[in-house]
Amino acid sequence: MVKICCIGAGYVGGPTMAVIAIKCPAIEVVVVDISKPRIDAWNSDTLPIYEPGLDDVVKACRGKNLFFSTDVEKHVAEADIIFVSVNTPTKTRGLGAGKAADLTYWESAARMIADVSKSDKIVVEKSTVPVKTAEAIEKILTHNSKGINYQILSNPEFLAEGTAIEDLFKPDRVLIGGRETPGGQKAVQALKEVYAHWVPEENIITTNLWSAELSKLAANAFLAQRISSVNAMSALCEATGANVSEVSYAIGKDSRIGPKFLNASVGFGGSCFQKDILNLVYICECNGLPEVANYWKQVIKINDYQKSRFVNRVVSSMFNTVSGKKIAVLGFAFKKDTGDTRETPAIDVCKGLVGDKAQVSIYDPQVTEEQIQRDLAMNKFDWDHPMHLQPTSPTAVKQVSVVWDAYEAAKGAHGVCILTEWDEFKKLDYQKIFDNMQKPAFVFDGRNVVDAEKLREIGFIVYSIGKPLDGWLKDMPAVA
Ligand SMILES: NC(=O)c1ccc[n+]([C@@H]2O[C@H](COP(=O)([O-])OP(=O)(O)OC[C@H]3O[C@@H](n4cnc5c(N)ncnc54)[C@H](O)[C@@H]3O)[C@@H](O)[C@H]2O)c1
Ligand SMILES: O=c1ccn([C@@H]2O[C@H](COP(=O)(O)OP(=O)(O)O[C@H]3O[C@H](CO)[C@@H](O)[C@H](O)[C@H]3O)[C@@H](O)[C@H]2O)c(=O)[nH]1
Repeated sequence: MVKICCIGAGYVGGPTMAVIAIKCPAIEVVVVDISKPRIDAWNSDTLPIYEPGLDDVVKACRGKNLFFSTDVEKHVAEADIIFVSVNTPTKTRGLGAGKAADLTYWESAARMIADVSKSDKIVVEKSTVPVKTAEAIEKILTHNSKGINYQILSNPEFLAEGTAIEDLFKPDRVLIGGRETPGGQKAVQALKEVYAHWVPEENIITTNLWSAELSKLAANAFLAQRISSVNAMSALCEATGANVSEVSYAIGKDSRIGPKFLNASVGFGGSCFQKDILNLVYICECNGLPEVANYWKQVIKINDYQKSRFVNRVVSSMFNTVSGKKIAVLGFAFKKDTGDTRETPAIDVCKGLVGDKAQVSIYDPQVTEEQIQRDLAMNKFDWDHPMHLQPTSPTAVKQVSVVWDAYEAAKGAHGVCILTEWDEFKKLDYQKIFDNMQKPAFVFDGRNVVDAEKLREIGFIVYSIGKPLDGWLKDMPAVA
């Protein structure tokens, strides 16, 4: 029986391994992690992450050919194929701080593999890493090899949160990069055989190691760039009276452009886009390519601009101050159908509102008060370290309260900001919300989920990203 061990039981390690286990009943899959609470949660009825369809997959194979364990060394020693899916945060100190990937967790995983291995191993990079990481890992492993043969493969993950199970069941492509040596190609073939249990052969792409590593960063950079492009257009739409949804639809009909990833928003969030672009920028700089680095940096600048532009709209619409005013925030997760808040635009928007002395009342169907308070208190990039290394009880931000109901959040509020596109926000009783708010009552829709015309009929002043502005908003300065 082929044995797979995955180091790192996070958003990627957990779901990817669960899907391998369900699709390959003859393979034993063990997911290991240094975090005991995380492993305990994977072994319980309440999984550590919320992902539609994940519970069913885990329940179907856990205890049969899928296991979660903290006994990292034992399972690594026994495995034929080791996936490494540990954190690769942005460095906050030293060389490359604020941009470069911190490979501490990766390196310690590689050294541990070298320490405990007694048989040949295929080591698979599942984490997103800088180009040429495989070379560094190879060096660590071969310098400590004790005669063991290691083959390093790059197999980046393209799943998106909220649709992880769907994406893993039917991936657009699986990418495997390996050395162009007989040993390297044999390892590529072995991993290909795992995926071939359910992925059509034409969807499994094989490349050299560096192309696979770079393709992951490139894919995220291209996707994020589309969002920054449409968000840049949204500012111009507001200034000219064009409607960004109509512009997106019109350009998306061009088959060369395509319709996906053209939704204007308050900004992109999530654990990957910003981190991976910063990483790409750093690699460009290290390779003496400042123009290329600046090109990609602009994607992040526009994203930051979009978030602060939103806050400015809120403040300037309300007579240039939100001091002491209650602002309801609906949605805190970085997108719908996930409880993940990593790099969510809601953090920057809430910090901006709090900075202007607003009283912020937040409701999100999947995010706890504890998580929100941690996010608002945490330093930039700290979220991307294993849980036990994060600050445990950050000081709560007093101006922020978290409630479990949208109506409660909006009660007595001057304004409502919609920051995540949860479906339930489309179906709220906005008449009831209006009746219980201060007047004039404002809705700032950062995701274009509400029917602005209906809300205007109720009496709201509505701001929708990239849409023609209400008379009220036209008279207010757009950007402070
Ligand atoms: N989240 C996504 O949607 C996504 C998608 C594609 C790629 N990625 C990349 O995959 C990697 C993992 O991301 P994630 O979202 O799953 O992160 P995560 O923080 O959810 O999980 C990482 C896990 O690794 C564990 N860990 C760290 N060092 C360890 C060690 N030495 N031994 C054992 N366990 C260790 C941590 O405790 C943590 O549980 C990152 O490189 C990320 O950029 C993430
Ligand atoms: O038209 C759009 C599409 C997305 N977003 C926002 O962009 C962010 C990222 O969304 P999405 O890409 O759907 O989620 P992620 O889970 O971050 O997935 C991205 O990052 C992963 C980690 O690398 C990759 O594996 C995926 O392929 C890539 O889509 C979210 O805040 C979305 O709200 C928009 O604002 N407008």
